Amino acid sequence: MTPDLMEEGARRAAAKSGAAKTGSTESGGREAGFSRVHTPGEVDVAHGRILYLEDVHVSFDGFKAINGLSLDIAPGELRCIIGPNGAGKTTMMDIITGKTRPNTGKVFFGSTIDLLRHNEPQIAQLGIGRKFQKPTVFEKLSVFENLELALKMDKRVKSSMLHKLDSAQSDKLAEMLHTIHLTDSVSRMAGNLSHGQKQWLEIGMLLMQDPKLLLLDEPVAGMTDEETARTAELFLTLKGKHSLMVVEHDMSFIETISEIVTVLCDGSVLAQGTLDQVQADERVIEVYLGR
Ligand SMILES: Nc1ncnc2c1ncn2[C@@H]1O[C@H](COP(=O)(O)OP(=O)(O)OP(=O)(O)O)[C@@H](O)[C@H]1O
Repeated sequence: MTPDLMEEGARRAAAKSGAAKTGSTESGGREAGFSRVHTPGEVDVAHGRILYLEDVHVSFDGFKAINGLSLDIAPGELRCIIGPNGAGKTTMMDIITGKTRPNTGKVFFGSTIDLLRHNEPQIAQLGIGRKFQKPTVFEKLSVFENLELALKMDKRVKSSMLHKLDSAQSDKLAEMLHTIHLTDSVSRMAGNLSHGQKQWLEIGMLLMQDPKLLLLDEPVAGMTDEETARTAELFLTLKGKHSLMVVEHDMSFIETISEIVTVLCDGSVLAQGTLDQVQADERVIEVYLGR
């Protein structure tokens, strides 16, 4: 199929699906990223969603940690997730990445990949990356070696650990160093980086594997104000190229990066909208923001 035909097909699908979805989804019928064209071998996002959760339930010994959770994310979207401690944010990420299996519900990557049929390594391979709160880099290796290793660990890239990077890979690595503000630290041992730099390095390592969806758990916790501001810049440059789900408690950071904010509470979506909208929501003020 030619690119023209594919584009035409995507436009038709957009028109058809756009008519059907009149704000009935959790995302309020957003069209963000909808014009992106689906190409063979890619996650099918023709319906405007890269991630789709419907009525998901998880109980731990009878305690309902996730309780009827439904939400969807558009391709290229940067979604912020906030909510009080114990709201189910980590458990939601565990479900998406295959670490925790829900009791019931649907979890789809694009419109065709049922994530509940895949295990953790397969889900990573499909293009869902996850960044835990604590940075995990190879402390005794240099910044360059960490990124190089991440590239070589990408099973989609045909290269062995001993293989030298080709020019495209070298360019990619140089570009990544620039993106994560570590060009000047390329030879430094990762263990000697600041906390914020370690976080950027780990994000860079994930990005080397071209994730389609990146889940980030409290990425700016423990960062200085300057590092937080740089991280916000970084995320804004990633938006559009990747889909991002960011769990954070730092409201000024959320304010800088957010488009749509989802508030989780007691295992389901309490509110969703712009930061202004959710901040004005009485229920959100009650359970999370305080009076
Ligand atoms: N493996 C488990 N066994 C029992 N209970 C669990 C388990 N994992 C999570 N929970 C409980 O489920 C609820 C949701 O936890 P979760 O860690 O997902 O919340 P959270 O929103 O990420 O909180 P925080 O902001 O504190 O990280 C909590 O009450 C937690 O104690």
